[in-house]
Amino acid sequence: MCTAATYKTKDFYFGRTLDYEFSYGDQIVITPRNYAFNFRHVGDMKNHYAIIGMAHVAEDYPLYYDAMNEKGVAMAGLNFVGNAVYAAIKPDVENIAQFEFIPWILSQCSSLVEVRELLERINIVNTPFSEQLPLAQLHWIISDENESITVESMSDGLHIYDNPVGVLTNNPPFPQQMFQLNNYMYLSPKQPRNTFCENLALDAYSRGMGGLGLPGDLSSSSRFVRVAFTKVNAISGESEEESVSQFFHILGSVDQQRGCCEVADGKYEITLYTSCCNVTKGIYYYNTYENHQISAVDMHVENLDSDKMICYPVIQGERINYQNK
Ligand SMILES: C[C@H](CCC(=O)NCCS(=O)(=O)O)[C@H]1CC[C@H]2[C@@H]3[C@H](O)C[C@@H]4C[C@H](O)CC[C@]4(C)[C@H]3C[C@H](O)[C@]12C
Repeated sequence: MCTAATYKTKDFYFGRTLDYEFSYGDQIVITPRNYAFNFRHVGDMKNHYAIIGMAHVAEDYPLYYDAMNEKGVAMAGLNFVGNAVYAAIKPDVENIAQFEFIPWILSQCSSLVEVRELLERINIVNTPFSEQLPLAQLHWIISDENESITVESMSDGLHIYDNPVGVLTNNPPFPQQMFQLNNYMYLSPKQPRNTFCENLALDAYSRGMGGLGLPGDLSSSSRFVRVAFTKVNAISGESEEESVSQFFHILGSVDQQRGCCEVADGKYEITLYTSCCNVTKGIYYYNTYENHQISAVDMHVENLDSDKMICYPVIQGERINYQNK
């Protein structure tokens, strides 16, 4: 399972948890402006906006899971197993392989307005990256500081939904996820009043009772409601430290601990990493299951006019700050 969310203070933040039972081998990857993308069906793109995100690198190609560009657009792919269906190649449209979708959008769009224009001509096709790395069944959240959308390629075509809550998890399809929020509209961060029966002396005997009923399990639909409730009510200061810290707390509401979600005999899904992009400033923050310290890579420190990918390893291993030795 995975969860993505957006958050706005002075700057705009976007990130995700990546939950799985194993890692494909990830790195923080910067694709500078002059790295040539060779799109399988639409040809070469020799220069483009610079991109930074988490990716698996294969054959000198950045297979991004989540990323942002230097213009303030960010996107993430999340599992959509059993529902994602990619199309066959068609004439007169832009045929983009599923694994090319993040580079295709982030290399040329500086806003969601431009993303929507590009999506009018796109056909997301079922060309796998390689035999070893077959198609991933995903759906996507794409955001800038003004709005978010969800993109789902299904058997009945490509769906583009406004995403007014700015969160995404996995199944079921997005309209059903949004609809179920109706069931929780009574939830509140405030203490509840007794509307049950005025003749009964009911008591708000504990803090937090306004959120009673918020689902606590790890299913995708429960995580959707929980992260939406947390995100829309989250309050923080505007500084970078306060905003980043708060962002990790928002996604912390759907963190997966080893042992609680068994996916096969003795195999457990865990939150492998959590990312937080400062989309305004081009800084990619992350922490991992094994390393709670927040690490960061700032794209603007690099030579963004280069033609070679720049990769940073994911830092693992807890770093405990002893105070007395
Ligand atoms: C497994 C990841 C999604 C995690 C997730 O959503 N888990 C939920 C589990 S469940 O549904 O709720 O059961 C996805 C997100 C991005 C994916 C990767 C990216 O799409 C990039 C390439 C794409 C290639 O086609 C396959 C390898 C791959 C390197 C993908 C491997 C894997 O499918 C990733 C890492």
